[in-house]
Amino acid sequence: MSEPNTAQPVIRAENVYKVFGKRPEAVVERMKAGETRQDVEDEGTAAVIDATFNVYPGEIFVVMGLSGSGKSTVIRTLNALQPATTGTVEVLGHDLSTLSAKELRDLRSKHISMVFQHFALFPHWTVVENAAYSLETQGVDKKVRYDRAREVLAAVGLKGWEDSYPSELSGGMQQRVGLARALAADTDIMLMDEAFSALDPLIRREMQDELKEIQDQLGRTIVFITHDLNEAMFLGDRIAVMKDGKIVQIGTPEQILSEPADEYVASFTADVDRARVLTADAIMIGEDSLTASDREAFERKALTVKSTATLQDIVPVVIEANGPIGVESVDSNQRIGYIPLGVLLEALTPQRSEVVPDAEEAN
Ligand SMILES: Nc1ncnc2c1ncn2[C@@H]1O[C@H](COP(=O)(O)OP(=O)(O)OP(=O)(O)O)[C@@H](O)[C@H]1O
Repeated sequence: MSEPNTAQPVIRAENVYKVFGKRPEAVVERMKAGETRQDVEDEGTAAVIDATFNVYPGEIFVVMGLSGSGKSTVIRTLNALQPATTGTVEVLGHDLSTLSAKELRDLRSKHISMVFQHFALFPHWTVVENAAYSLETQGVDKKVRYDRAREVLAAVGLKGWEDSYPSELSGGMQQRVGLARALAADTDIMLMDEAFSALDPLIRREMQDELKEIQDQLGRTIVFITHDLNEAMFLGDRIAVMKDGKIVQIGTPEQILSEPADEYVASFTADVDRARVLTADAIMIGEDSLTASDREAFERKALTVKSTATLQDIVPVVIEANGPIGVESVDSNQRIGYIPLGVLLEALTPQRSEVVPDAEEAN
């Protein structure tokens, strides 16, 4: 999904503020009256300031920002681990502020699972017991939960390790068990807070690939927090960029790359691995603009990629074609555009982004 869709959002956050301190509501009032985060410091820390966003079914919505920008606090308002000071958070149509403690517990256990940076496994339980834990808390029958746990362990690459203990596993493998536990719970929503940040770069990339694959099959709704823009770009259907408690831009990876809302966002994008982010449909030239000689070249070679292929997948095809290649729509073999070599090279080259002066406008 690259554009916000028209389905009912799974999560709806509207004008959410979260303030820590002595007089949180008073702080919100002062900020609404125009005072800044620094002005109100005497009465509290405004961790999240006026956040509004929707998360739609089946999307990976990434919240990205530097340390202290408010990412963890935002995610904790979504399951009311830290309820919003003011504003509305709705999950699956339920306004969290109206739920009783029991209703909130039920909503969490049936519909929301969490994966953290350092996932706490039970050291004296085997891998399969750890992975099945979330189902135990849901009261699922033992055979069913172990079968389910084995299934998800295989999906995260831990087949054969079911009867091992966490201490026998590397850090990356332990994190996979954490992911398996969240997947086994079969909740509609997964909240992932810096879930891969403690992993070595190679393992981290592997986990990102696996999460994408699993997500393609399972279609969960995922809110994923990271301070790493490359990770955000690779995983996110849409990304919310946070700075000092505010969301400064929400957009698809391609929108963030090509139309950064302000200098702050632009400063991140220079280091992005564009080959892993940009896709064929973002760079192709529409079928209508095909020249006669290009058309002839296609008809001879007919090398094509799908519109969702990333630049890193496209490069070898262009090299093999030694000329322009076609782009097909995802669902049919219909050709919708083409990519000449020059266009591909230009897309691979980082450009200094133009700065849009008013960040607030773009939100
Ligand atoms: N329980 C709390 N009490 C007081 N202040 C808090 C609390 N939790 C967070 N804060 C403050 O709120 C702000 C946002 O913190 P938050 O942890 O949400 O940021 P973050 O982007 O997730 O950062 P990190 O990546 O370092 O976790 C920070 O200034 C932080 O010090």
